[in-house]
Amino acid sequence: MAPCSCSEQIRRLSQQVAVMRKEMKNLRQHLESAVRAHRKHMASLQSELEACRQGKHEMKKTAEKDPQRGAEFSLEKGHIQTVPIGYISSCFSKKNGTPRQPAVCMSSRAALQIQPSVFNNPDHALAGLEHYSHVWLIFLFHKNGHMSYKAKVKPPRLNGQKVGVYSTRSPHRPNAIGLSLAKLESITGDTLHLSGVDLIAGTPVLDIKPYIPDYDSPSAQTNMSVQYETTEDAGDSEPEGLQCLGDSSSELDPKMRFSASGGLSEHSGSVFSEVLAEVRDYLQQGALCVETLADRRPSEPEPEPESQRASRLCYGADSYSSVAAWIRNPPAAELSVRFTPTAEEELREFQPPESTDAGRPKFQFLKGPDEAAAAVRGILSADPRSVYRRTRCSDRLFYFSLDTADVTCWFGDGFAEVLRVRPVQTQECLS
Ligand SMILES: C[S@@+](CC[C@H](N)C(=O)[O-])C[C@H]1O[C@@H](n2cnc3c(N)ncnc32)[C@H](O)[C@@H]1O
Repeated sequence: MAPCSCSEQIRRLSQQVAVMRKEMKNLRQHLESAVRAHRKHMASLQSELEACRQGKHEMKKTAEKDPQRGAEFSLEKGHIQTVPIGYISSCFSKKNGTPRQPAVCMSSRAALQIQPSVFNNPDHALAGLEHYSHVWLIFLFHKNGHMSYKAKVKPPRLNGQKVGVYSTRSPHRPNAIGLSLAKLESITGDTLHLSGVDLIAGTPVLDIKPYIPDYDSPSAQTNMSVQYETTEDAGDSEPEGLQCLGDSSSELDPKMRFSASGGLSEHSGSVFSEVLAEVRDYLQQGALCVETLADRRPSEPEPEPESQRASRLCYGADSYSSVAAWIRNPPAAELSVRFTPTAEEELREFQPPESTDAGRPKFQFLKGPDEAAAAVRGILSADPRSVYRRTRCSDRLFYFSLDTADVTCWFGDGFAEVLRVRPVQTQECLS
């Protein structure tokens, strides 16, 4: 019996050894492939690092040799170093109570002085701007408090509903850049005097551009593109100032050219008059089909469901652009605004900036109590409270500062009432 059990044991052991060998082989293969993958990964990291070093070195070398080219290199990579061209001085010292858009409060005022560190002669940079009535201001939301942002936001006018950040003018966005259209009241030397602003004092401005309705308004763009002229010998080259409307224009007639400046030329053939008439008819029909606000309001008995309201497009005064319906018909209602007799008296005490009456409070920007009253009405009628404050807070008092006045008010159903208008305690915020 004993020899038999011994050979059995040997057989079992050799079986186990075979299994272990197989496992070892698998393990080795596995390890080898892991090492290969790891090496490959290391090699790609190495080359990335090398490329990075090379790029940086290249950038440094280029920047040292040619600062202009160095800057270009950065621009191409999407890195720009922004330098504020100036800082806003404004009648709003805090975010609270600052209009949500310039149109909310046309009487708000501000000034912008161009930094002497940007231009040796800052006033030279403004030459010619006096011919424009409005300017675009591109600025940083420097008082956002935190740099976080979300893909969906709740604009106050939408009463808690969410929309994509890029369909709003929310300050909380990647690259906290704002854009406001302001009225250019005047320019004195290196300083722009503005009205209709929604910016707080100290806002860093990155750029100014003139507002040019011919470029910035879609209705003008459409008008420009339907004006065309014909030339007998237009040739291949595009005459200066003429623009083609993309590929579709070539389908009509090679001699037909769309003009940015002129109407129909003397040489227009009847075929072009017909086309023009057709285009006009088409546009007119479009304009008639499009529902304007004026058309819609009286015949709209029922408020629309929220879901439809948010998605339906709404056309305004011009029929060439469209905006989300909530912009013009927000679910958050406009409020009526009133002053208590005391608040009205207190406001009347304020003097215009040029006043020499030392015994009474004086505005720094606003032209007087009437302009201030108009600003307060604009700000409050748009309900400046956050949705949280509006819906969750039992405290109905609201404070904000406007120029050199501290304003206290309270909100009731459908109205805001101004209770107090006192001179601000500190002036340091209004820089
Ligand atoms: C809704 S944003 C619109 C700004 C601009 N018109 C735009 O469309 O980009 C306006 C609000 O931004 C806030 N605000 C103004 N200046 C700011 C600044 N420098 N930093 C952070 N928030 C600011 C104010 O509370 C104001 O009501």
